[in-house]
Amino acid sequence: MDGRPEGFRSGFACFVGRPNAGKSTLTNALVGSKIAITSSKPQTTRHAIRGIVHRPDAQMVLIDTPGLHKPRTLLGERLNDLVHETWSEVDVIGVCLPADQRIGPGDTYLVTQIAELPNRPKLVALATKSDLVSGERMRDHLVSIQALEEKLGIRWEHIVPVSAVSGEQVDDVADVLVSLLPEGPAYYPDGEITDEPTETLVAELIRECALEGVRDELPHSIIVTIEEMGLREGRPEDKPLLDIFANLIVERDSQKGIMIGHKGSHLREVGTAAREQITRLLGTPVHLDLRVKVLKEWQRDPKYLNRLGF
Ligand SMILES: Nc1nc2c(ncn2[C@@H]2O[C@H](COP(=O)(O)OP(=O)(O)OP(=O)(O)O)[C@@H](O)[C@H]2O)c(=O)[nH]1
Repeated sequence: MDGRPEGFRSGFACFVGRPNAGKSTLTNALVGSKIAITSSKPQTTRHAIRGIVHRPDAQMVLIDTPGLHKPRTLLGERLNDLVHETWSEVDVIGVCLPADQRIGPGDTYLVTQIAELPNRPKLVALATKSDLVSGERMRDHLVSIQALEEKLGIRWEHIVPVSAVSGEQVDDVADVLVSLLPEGPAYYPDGEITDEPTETLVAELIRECALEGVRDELPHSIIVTIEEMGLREGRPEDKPLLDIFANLIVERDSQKGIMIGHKGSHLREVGTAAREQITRLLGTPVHLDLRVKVLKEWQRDPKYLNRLGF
């Protein structure tokens, strides 16, 4: 019907792992474009951002899930529900276990949670950041990963060392994941990299920039909303300008102070960095109007969570 070759595979995959395990970087390496947002700060991935791997023999949709944490607030609980939901919907989960870190309680907690899913997807262990360790350390790491099977009552379909930074074995990861997808038609047209609305990507980029260089307690307390976004009218066709009005929402006045910085210095830096990145992502010059707002205790308030889409 659609001319796809015999045995074409299609399906959904996601990566899980502790914060900073390299999930977003690997997604980008596989998809070949900066769609999922990476940051040196943990826990920046809030929305299920998809990248699509197009191959002659398969189409694989990658879903980026937020990190799983001990739920302390309503937002935390909602995020965890979202994670479980996503896990149950994919065909295969790549569990990222960074080779430069020992396997710890955080990793085993995560895998145990997956093991308890009623509809458990196939599992692949990925020993990420292979460029950072010696061969000897990698061997030990692979042995520890193997040992999780018995310890946690799971089964790895494959265990693959990979470096998203050097590119080593990225293709093998794609091969292995694709081999575990069911046969089926392509769900998305060729060339489509993400179906995430542009506004969400823009909000994620701004959020990433806002978190750069601020303190550790802030990540959970910042939300970015896009109030308005559109091409400015009356511009010459070869000189478009995209107007973006966005709010940085924090929980407390003290956090607003941190966000704005001394005489507005931090907010200015955030604005400049975000503008450059959005321009690069969308290929259009951007005018960015950023405001910091305080929404007290929004993390605990269902009304705001609904409004913000959680
Ligand atoms: N050397 C090296 N660094 C890597 C590799 N993959 C990721 N990193 C770095 O590790 C850090 C975290 O990578 P991310 O891809 O953002 O990790 P993540 O798992 O998506 O993190 P969260 O969104 O916090 O859950 C970044 O500074 C990356 O540059 C790799 O293969 N090699």
